[in-house]
Amino acid sequence: MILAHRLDGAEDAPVLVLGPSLGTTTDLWRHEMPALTERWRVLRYDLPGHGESPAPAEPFTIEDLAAAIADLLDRLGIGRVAYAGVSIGGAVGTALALSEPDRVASLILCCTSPRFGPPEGWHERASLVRREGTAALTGGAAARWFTAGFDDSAPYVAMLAAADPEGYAACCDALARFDATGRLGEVAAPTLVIAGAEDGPTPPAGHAEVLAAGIPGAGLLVLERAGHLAVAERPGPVTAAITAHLDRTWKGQPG
Ligand SMILES: O=C(O)CC1=CCC(=O)O1
Repeated sequence: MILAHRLDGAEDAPVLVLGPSLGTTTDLWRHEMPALTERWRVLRYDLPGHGESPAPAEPFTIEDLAAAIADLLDRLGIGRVAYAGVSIGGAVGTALALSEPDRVASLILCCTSPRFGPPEGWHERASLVRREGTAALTGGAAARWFTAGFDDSAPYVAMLAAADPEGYAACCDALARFDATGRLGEVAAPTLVIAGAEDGPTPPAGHAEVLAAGIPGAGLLVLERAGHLAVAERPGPVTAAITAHLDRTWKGQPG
């Protein structure tokens, strides 16, 4: 599977991979980029059928997405990385940390989960989008992703509107199958879990709290006045938390 990617920052800087959420693109991280690229070579990727990535030719799992990231890193000649991901992008980070423990030196899981609720709901959403396109979801997206007062939802909803229906639906099917709950104790990377206190799709209780309790030594930061896309809604505190975690946990250059 080929995933489109963008690389920004100094070529000799250590690499930080940023993963997007369902329905969004590399641009989800735009507010964090100026600060993160000061010290990091930032690799952002698009999910299948999102942004610049081609629509998928066949079904895939979250573990397949993690393998695609590992292949991409191999092709680019990149060894150790830090990884931060939102929602499905966080699940990919968890899967990558499990499959490539020597590669993922530091992990940040934003508004994500080891299991995204009952599979039926995801399969129903996949069917809806295959039938009606992502237009069936755009009307409710701002309320699902942000707190009530947030007034800059339009660029993020536009990303969802532009997503390929099959790509979006295949990601839903992958989310339905994902369950890392029983393997959290195997995550070796030093991990920070960031949550939005008002996250509807993945409320801290039952999602971020499970991650933080299950991953050895993980820290948990719950941001007030933040919904599911806290990276868009509260970029200042998110950037500060990511930077502090990387400063604490990154040891040396990529190897
Ligand atoms: O759009 C949503 O429903 C929230 C979400 C769940 C997984 C993901 O990546 O986004």
